[in-house]
Amino acid sequence: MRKIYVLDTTLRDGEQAPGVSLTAQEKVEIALQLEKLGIDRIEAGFPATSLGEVESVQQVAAAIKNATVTAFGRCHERDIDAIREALKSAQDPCLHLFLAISPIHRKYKLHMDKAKVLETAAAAIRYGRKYFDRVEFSAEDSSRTELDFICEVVDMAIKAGASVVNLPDTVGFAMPEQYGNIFKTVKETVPGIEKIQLSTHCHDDLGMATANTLAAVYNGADQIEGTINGIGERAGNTSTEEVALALETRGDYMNAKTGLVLNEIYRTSRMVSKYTGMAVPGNKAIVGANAFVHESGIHQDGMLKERTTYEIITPETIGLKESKLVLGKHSGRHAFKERLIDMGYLLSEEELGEAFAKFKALADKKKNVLDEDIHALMTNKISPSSGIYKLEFVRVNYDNHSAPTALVRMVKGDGNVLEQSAEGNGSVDAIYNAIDQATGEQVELEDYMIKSVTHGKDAQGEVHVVLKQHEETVQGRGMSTDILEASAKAYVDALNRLISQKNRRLRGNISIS
Ligand SMILES: CC(=O)SCCNC(=O)CCNC(=O)[C@H](O)C(C)(C)COP(=O)(O)OP(=O)(O)OC[C@H]1O[C@@H](n2cnc3c(N)ncnc32)[C@H](O)[C@@H]1OP(=O)(O)O
Ligand SMILES: CC(C)C(=O)C(=O)O
Ligand SMILES: [Mg+2]
Repeated sequence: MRKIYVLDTTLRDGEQAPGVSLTAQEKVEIALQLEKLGIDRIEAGFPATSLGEVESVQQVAAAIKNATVTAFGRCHERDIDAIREALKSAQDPCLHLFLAISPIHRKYKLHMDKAKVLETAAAAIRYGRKYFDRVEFSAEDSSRTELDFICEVVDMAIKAGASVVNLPDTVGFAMPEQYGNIFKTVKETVPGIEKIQLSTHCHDDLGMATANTLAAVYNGADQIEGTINGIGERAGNTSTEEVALALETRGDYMNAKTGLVLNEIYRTSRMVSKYTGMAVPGNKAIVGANAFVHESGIHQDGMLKERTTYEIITPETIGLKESKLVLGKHSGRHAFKERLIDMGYLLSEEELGEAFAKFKALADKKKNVLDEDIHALMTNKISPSSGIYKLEFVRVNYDNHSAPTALVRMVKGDGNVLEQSAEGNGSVDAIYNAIDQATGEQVELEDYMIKSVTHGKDAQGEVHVVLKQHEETVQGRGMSTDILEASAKAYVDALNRLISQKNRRLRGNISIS
């Protein structure tokens, strides 16, 4: 497998997204998270922008120990000097310079002919090499440039001392086949190409940033450039996470992979969204809120039978806990039945048919059908047993000379009645021992809290417990005017949640809500 290097430019091109401006502290926190994610090269900013930007890049450079830190600038000595200042404490610095090379940019923006472009870039790379071992040169707007001139530019950059040459699709204009062909041609024709790494940097103006990036990788690019959540100038950049997951999922096809720590992706995405103020669209690939949520009956049925029917990536891969099946208008009988079991309703086929018809009628009127709606639906007609166990009664024998004993009676979702008595070190302990013996569950009581939620002699007490079983931790709550009853209710509530979670795990981390 070919290793593909990742330069993440969330802190530079990502920050160019309209309305985004990161403080130095925010840049440092994001950079540290990018380092955890295994990014090879973190682009920290464009120091010539302002003194504040120099300061931010300096702080990122000082904080990062396990990645290269790059900073970006024009082919001007003053931009390079600002970058020198900004990267002076970086452990592994890289200078990143750019100059546009396309006919449009040459004529209208730079007022330079081809010779002047080559000369300006070469002089800047040489100047940069006096201070940096590694220089990346980006030939801005490559995808709208004559192919033979791209090759001349790459040749110039190699001779001037660049170690990475980037051929950006600056305005998201390229078609995958055309963009791939640029890399293929450069690889095949430029002498000394093996001395440098070729890089790809795409924008999403036509929604093809990831496709174009992959086309470049397929045709020999060694490095991809992207941003988290795909943020950036105009329609944004290639999403770093999309490329990493595409290569991971279709490694068979591409024979190339990044070294990213994939289960840090979700955390990184949410941190970037929080600090930039840019919400992640629900349908965004990989990190959108709906990326692992299944709504329609046929899909939910497939998921319950075998999740690979409708999931090509598991949520765990990117650091999420579980897939979700949401109940709504498009849900089918299988998912509805599973949710009922989770909630403790065991119905006959006839009852299920009746409940399902009501559920569909409700879903026609309501976007999402919540647990409360299902409870309400069930309590109307079919006698429910809320939760998996329902506490019927608790009796405690207590005197200050002998160990207290408790008798509990519970009804299971399937209607079975369980009755058990046990001793304990105190009244609550006796109740919990009786419940453990009745259910056969082996749990540890991690925490127990009691508080009064109303005033007076008949105050309502609320008990909060935390139970642990193996690596699973659950919380439960119970309220009553009697603290022993509240304690028993909280314990049963926590047990029901634990059993629900176990059921869910048995189905392969798919939760239905
Ligand atoms: C594709 C990209 O993402 S490019 C990066 C975009 N990022 C930024 O622009 C960072 C923020 N920018 C800024 O703060 C400012 O634009 C600065 C400080 C960089 C420059 O500001 P100013 O000196 O006022 O120039 P201004 O931005 O108005 O114009 C850009 C100038 O740089 C020139 N220029 C553009 N690219 C390059 C380059 N790669 N190398 C040399 N000169 C360049 C332009 O032709 C123009 O020159 P002119 O004044 O001779 O016409
Ligand atoms: C890498 C630089 C030049 C860039 O951001 C672009 O071309 O989009
Ligand atoms: Mg860009």
